[in-house]
Amino acid sequence: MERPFIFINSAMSADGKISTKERKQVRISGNIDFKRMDQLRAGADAIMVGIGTVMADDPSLTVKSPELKKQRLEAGLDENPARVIVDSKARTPVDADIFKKGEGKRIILVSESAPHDKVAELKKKADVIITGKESVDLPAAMGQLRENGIKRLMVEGGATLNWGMISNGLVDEIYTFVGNLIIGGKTAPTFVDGEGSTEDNIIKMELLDAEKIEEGILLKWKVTGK
Ligand SMILES: NC(=O)C1=CN([C@@H]2O[C@H](COP(=O)(O)OP(=O)(O)OC[C@H]3O[C@@H](n4cnc5c(N)ncnc54)[C@H](O)[C@@H]3O)[C@@H](O)[C@H]2O)C=CC1
Ligand SMILES: Nc1nc(O)c(N)c(N[C@@H]2O[C@H](COP(=O)(O)O)[C@@H](O)[C@H]2O)n1
Repeated sequence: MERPFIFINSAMSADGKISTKERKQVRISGNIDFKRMDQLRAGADAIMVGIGTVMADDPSLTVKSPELKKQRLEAGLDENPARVIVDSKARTPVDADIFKKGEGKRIILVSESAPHDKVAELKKKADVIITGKESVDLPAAMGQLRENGIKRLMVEGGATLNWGMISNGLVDEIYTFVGNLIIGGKTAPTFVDGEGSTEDNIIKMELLDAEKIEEGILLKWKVTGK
């Protein structure tokens, strides 16, 4: 099944953490990197996060720059790309910022095990795509997003979804901004958590670019496979 071009953009500390052990969002990127992230958002057809990120950060995932929003409107697009949540059990709060802020489509990916009454509530606010029995079948869901016209998908984490996407061979490129912070803590989320690889199953990448930005470094990777 055809799928979108998929890339992950993430900001991590020098020790690979993407938030604190309390799962509190940390400002890792500086202003220049946030602008770069905004440009990536504006150039995508959809932005996707896991339910863990929605519960922890309550992000809006909107395009912030008025100029970029104007350019999207002039191109005949919605002001914001579609916002997608991977949410097997339909736990997305109906008052999440993703619903309250900005124009544009919302898509919730749920599994067959999601409670029917909550799915019905979410359907009033978003398109709901059902795949997988207990948890979302990510390859099938990516195929359905492509069928819904999404050709370029930006994934913004978190750690568990990043593993799900990468381990299923669903990620083409990865952009990681490594900031000048050490967060520490063995339970603090890292860029990729989940089950992890075994020695013969490690995921390989090719370095496309490395650029110093303010006090950090932006690394661009192409995922080449196992
Ligand atoms: N610094 C950064 O760039 C970012 C940091 N974060 C941080 O990441 C943390 C959240 O990460 P996590 O707790 O790992 O949550 P997550 O955002 O990765 O969501 C994980 C959830 O996605 C759902 N899911 C459904 N089907 C799945 C599948 N097939 N594979 C994988 N996941 C599936 C599961 O319910 C799972 O618990 C927060 O602390 C947040 O602040 C999040 C995004 C960006
Ligand atoms: N690129 C980047 N740098 C950081 O330092 C960050 N903390 C994040 N966090 C991501 O941005 C989301 C919030 O987006 P809104 O401002 O609500 O639109 C947050 O959930 C993380 O995905 N990213």
